[in-house]
Amino acid sequence: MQLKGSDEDGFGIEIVLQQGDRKAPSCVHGPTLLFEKVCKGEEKDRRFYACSACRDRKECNFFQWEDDKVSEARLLAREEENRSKMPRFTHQEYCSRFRKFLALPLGRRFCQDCQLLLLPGEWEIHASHKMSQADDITEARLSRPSLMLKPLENKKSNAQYLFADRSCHFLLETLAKLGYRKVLCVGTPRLHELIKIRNQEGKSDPMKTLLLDIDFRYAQFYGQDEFCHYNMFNHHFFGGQAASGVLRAFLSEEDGEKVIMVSDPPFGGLVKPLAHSFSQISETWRKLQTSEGSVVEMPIVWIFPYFFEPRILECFPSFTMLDYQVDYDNHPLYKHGKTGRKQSPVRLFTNLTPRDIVLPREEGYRFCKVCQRYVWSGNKHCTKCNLCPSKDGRMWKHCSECQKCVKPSWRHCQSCSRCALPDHPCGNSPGLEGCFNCGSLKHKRRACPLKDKRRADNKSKGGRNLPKQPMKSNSKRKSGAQRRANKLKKMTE
Ligand SMILES: C[S@@+](CC[C@H](N)C(=O)[O-])C[C@H]1O[C@@H](n2cnc3c(N)ncnc32)[C@H](O)[C@@H]1O
Ligand SMILES: [Zn+2]
Ligand SMILES: [Zn+2]
Ligand SMILES: [Zn+2]
Ligand SMILES: [Zn+2]
Ligand SMILES: [Zn+2]
Ligand SMILES: [Zn+2]
Repeated sequence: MQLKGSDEDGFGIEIVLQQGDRKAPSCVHGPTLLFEKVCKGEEKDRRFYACSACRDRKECNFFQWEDDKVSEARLLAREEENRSKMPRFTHQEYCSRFRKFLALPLGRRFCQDCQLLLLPGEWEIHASHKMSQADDITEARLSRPSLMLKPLENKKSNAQYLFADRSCHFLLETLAKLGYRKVLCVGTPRLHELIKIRNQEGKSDPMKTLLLDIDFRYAQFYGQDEFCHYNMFNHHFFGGQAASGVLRAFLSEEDGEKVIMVSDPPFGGLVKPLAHSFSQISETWRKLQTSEGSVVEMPIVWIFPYFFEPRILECFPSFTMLDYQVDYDNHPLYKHGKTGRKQSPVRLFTNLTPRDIVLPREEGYRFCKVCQRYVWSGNKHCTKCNLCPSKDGRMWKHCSECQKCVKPSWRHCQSCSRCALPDHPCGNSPGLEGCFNCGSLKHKRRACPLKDKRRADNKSKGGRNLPKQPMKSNSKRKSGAQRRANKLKKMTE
């Protein structure tokens, strides 16, 4: 059976989630994903495999048409290439290096260029590199790798935006108050690190934490039961079954300790594959449940920008988006600047009961009795819509013609019969960019009456008219990521 995603980025690339039988080829980031290229008005509807983790082909250029026959020689070459790109040490090796590192009597060095804790025998080869010196590398420093490692923020796919202290503390305290004693940190290294520090302080009940992240630099600091090298877009454990076993052991609640997952994926990421991976984690958790409890879903907090709400809810209908604005230290658009608080577009999506998550009054949140959840103070309850409507943190206003609340900057346009920005391209009906299949402006591709015919035609032609490499699709994939980035910029429109 195939689960088919809707237009993931609206730019003519659809993602096809595969289940079961067919095995996708692998790049260095594990099994690739199957995409479908759809060009406006053209007869191209051919599927291809591309990297699950990297949205930029400069970072991973894996490409293969679904119907390509790949020779044995090419498969071997690919395997060899994947092997050659693996990290220089195994996790086990990193662990034994770390023990040696901690025992060094004098002179601890961290190579900033190679992002590596060095053992004395290696100092010479790194002599010309930029180095942190002994005094800097205290135990306290080593317990905060997220401060030591350079955030991978230039890379679109990694986009390592780290929680500001107050958001990280808020998350941790909220989970602790709700009684969670195990936190599965998926792409949240700073939360993982804060939990460990809190445990060391010994002031409160200890919490267990397991970090799953694609950034293998963290393997230098954490044991094999604390960190797994993991790709959240294809649920791939680089450490194989031993590593997925670590997750299983963590998820079992035999000891009565409640587990919750918190994930903060890169914002350029595709929702469908993420949801698919999170469902697999949740399913693993469910199977490990011993008591026939009433809770059927694993508790999850998914941190993502507010404008992904429809897509996330499409995948997880039981989720609610909370008003809490997540702050980052190194986000290009959101920092605590000198000019005061800018609003962050990033929110919590969760299947926890919204009223249980108490948002801090001192940061400007209040409780709405009607909605039974904490909301941003500027989010005024609308009696006509019967909800607190604001998504972006501004005060929305009710439009009686549209019969719903809209952004404050929007005006009702008579010719479009809807609210829009005052300088909108007037006359275009909402959402009708047209059909990628036949070019008609009357419907979307999904509803195209010619869709199946085109595909059948394509197959019978054996795809002869297709380009060797999806040049357009590549630029479109880029523009998809670009568009998501632009959305972040546009949040104050
Ligand atoms: C937006 S940052 C979130 C960091 C979080 N705010 C924190 O402070 O702990 C995204 C995180 O996901 C990780 N990441 C990026 N791509 C990933 C992938 N394909 N699989 C797993 N982790 C990934 C990054 O290394 C990074 O730690
Ligand atoms: Zn890849
Ligand atoms: Zn170096
Ligand atoms: Zn309300
Ligand atoms: Zn309203
Ligand atoms: Zn209106
Ligand atoms: Zn108009």
